[in-house]
Amino acid sequence: MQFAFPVSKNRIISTFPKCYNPQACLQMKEDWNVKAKLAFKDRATWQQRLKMSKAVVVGDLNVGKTCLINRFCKDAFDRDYKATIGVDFEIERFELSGLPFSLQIWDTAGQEKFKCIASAYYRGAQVIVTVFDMTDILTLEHTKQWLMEALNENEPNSCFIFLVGTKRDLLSPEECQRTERDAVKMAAEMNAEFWSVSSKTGENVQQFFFRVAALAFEDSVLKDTELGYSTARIGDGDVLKVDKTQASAEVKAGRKNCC
Ligand SMILES: Nc1nc2c(ncn2[C@@H]2O[C@H](COP(=O)(O)OP(=O)(O)OP(=O)(O)O)[C@@H](O)[C@H]2O)c(=O)[nH]1
Ligand SMILES: [Mg+2]
Repeated sequence: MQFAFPVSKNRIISTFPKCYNPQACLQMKEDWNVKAKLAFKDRATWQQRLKMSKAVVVGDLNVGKTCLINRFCKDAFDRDYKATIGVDFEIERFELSGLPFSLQIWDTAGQEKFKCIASAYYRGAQVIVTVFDMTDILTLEHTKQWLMEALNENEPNSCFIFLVGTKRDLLSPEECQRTERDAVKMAAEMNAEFWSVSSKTGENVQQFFFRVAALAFEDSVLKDTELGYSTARIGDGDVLKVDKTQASAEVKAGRKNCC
């Protein structure tokens, strides 16, 4: 199928992506929602209404947020730490069940001094990804605070929440199991879905983002069908009009005006 924008072969999602751990899973189903499948059939409508959702990635400094995004979006990994200043973002294009979808992925700074810039971008998120470093248990404890701050800027019950542990390549299998047990408990408290990844090796990174894209896309489709395609809302094609150059300029201006 030809879309108005190009979708690379490795962004085509044809089957509903599974969760990582059934004990910390937002939705156990293995296929698209029946109503969503019916809506997918109305291809002409969906192709005119290209959908876009916003995901914000939060967590302590140095936990690996930027590396996680770079591994997925650029298939790259940088060993050296370069702190994110304020915010940055990427747009990823997918084809889901034959339909086009875009995901804005907002990378925020973990450093306290940049928080005032970063938190200005939490609003309108359909997905909140809270990240911790699996080698530093304190960063897991801090995820609750990060989540609260991101939720404060959004409507109640409007966001999918993910808890992602990074750097699993640095742990022995036993350490990994122990940390994952703690993370599953934390995920239950946060109503989050848990994933354990390595941006260095790439383990689980693509699967994680596919899952994010699928849940966000399906949710947008279902909400739109409930609304009878009428109201402009988050996840609506209108957001697609965001121009990356214009948005980058706004981000830079924000950096100057804050902190
Ligand atoms: N071994 C290993 N190192 C990682 C992994 N992910 C990130 N790192 C390293 O951890 C450090 C921090 O990574 P960043 O992605 O820059 O951290 P961040 O969360 O974006 O930090 P801030 O932008 O300051 O909030 C870097 O030195 C990375 O190379 C991973 O999966 N495995
Ligand atoms: Mg960063």
